[in-house]
Amino acid sequence: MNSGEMTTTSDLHVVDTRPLVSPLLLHQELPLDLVALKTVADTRKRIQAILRGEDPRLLVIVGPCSVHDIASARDYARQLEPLRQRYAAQLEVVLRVYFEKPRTTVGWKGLINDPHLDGSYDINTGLRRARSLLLDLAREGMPTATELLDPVVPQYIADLISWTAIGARTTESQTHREMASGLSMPVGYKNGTDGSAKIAIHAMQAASRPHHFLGINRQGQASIVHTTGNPDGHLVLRGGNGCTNYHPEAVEEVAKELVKAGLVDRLMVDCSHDNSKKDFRRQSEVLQAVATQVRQGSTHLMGVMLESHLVEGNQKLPEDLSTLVYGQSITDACIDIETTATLLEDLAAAVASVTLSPIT
Ligand SMILES: O=C[C@H](O)[C@H](O)COP(=O)(O)O
Ligand SMILES: C=C(OP(=O)(O)O)C(=O)O
Repeated sequence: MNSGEMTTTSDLHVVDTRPLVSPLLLHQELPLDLVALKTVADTRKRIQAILRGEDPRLLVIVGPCSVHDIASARDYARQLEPLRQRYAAQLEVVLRVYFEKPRTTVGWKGLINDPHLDGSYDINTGLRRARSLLLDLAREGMPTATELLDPVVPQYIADLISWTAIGARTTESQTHREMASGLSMPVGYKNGTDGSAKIAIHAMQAASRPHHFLGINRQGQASIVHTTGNPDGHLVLRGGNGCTNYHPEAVEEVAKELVKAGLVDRLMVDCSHDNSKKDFRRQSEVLQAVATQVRQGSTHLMGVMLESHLVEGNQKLPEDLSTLVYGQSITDACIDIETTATLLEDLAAAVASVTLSPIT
């Protein structure tokens, strides 16, 4: 455009804005009750104890790569519940309920962003469905974990979440570190997509401090947010740049870096992503390697992450939604619930072998 020319609408890159439901309204429609509060508060405390080495069990974040239909997420939770109970003496099993997907380039960005899977971006419905599912799960005693991506979203759902991830694509972002500094649950910071643990270490340092930044309040008004800092951060090793970082040498090396940075040298291994070289079947290999380290008495491992759904593999999001395979991921490929049950048994046995807690 030459100077002096008028700006026309075709020069503008925001074409529309629509009203957003306020956090307060959603909280009033779907209030946190005492039963749900107890699920969340107790689980957060147990995870803190695991992180601090006061509880010898392992934290397991397990569930679909993303939730795209509420019915199959509920079904998955129903099938996970008996496993959660069976291994409770060895494992703190928390359901992975991911509503926001960070994309390498473009793609479906999750249930909050596009709940009807059709490009209608009905974000108000997405937020409502997300809160409603989390509330039902918490009422049933099933604790949940998520990745928080859009810094506005915590106001709508964070009170129902027991553990949060900051993803590999956002761990280096100041905005996300500020957001994490105000979260009231333990937070796992993924290493970067290039495999760098440094950025996650920096994130843990930054997010443990107070911050002052722009956000929204419960009424949905633009606000200046002041936070205390979140002391319950830890590293999540997910591999990167085609390389894995779950083997004992990698864990040892990063544990030393954590100590040097004055941080707790306890970390989680994500069995998926680059650690599985993006082959869902390899999650079993990674988990077995973690179990071996546990049996050998490693004190650095505090948890694992598994991408798991009712049906193994994944599917492309089809144009005709009626052809979707029920219970199969539309983002990263997952192991199925049967394989998941076997892996949880193996991991629990490894923990039992060092803690002498029998599996009942
Ligand atoms: O776990 C999810 C994906 O690995 C992440 O969201 C990136 O997905 P994409 O590379 O398919 O965009
Ligand atoms: C996006 C995810 O992981 P990462 O940030 O490690 O790619 C995920 O766990 O869904």
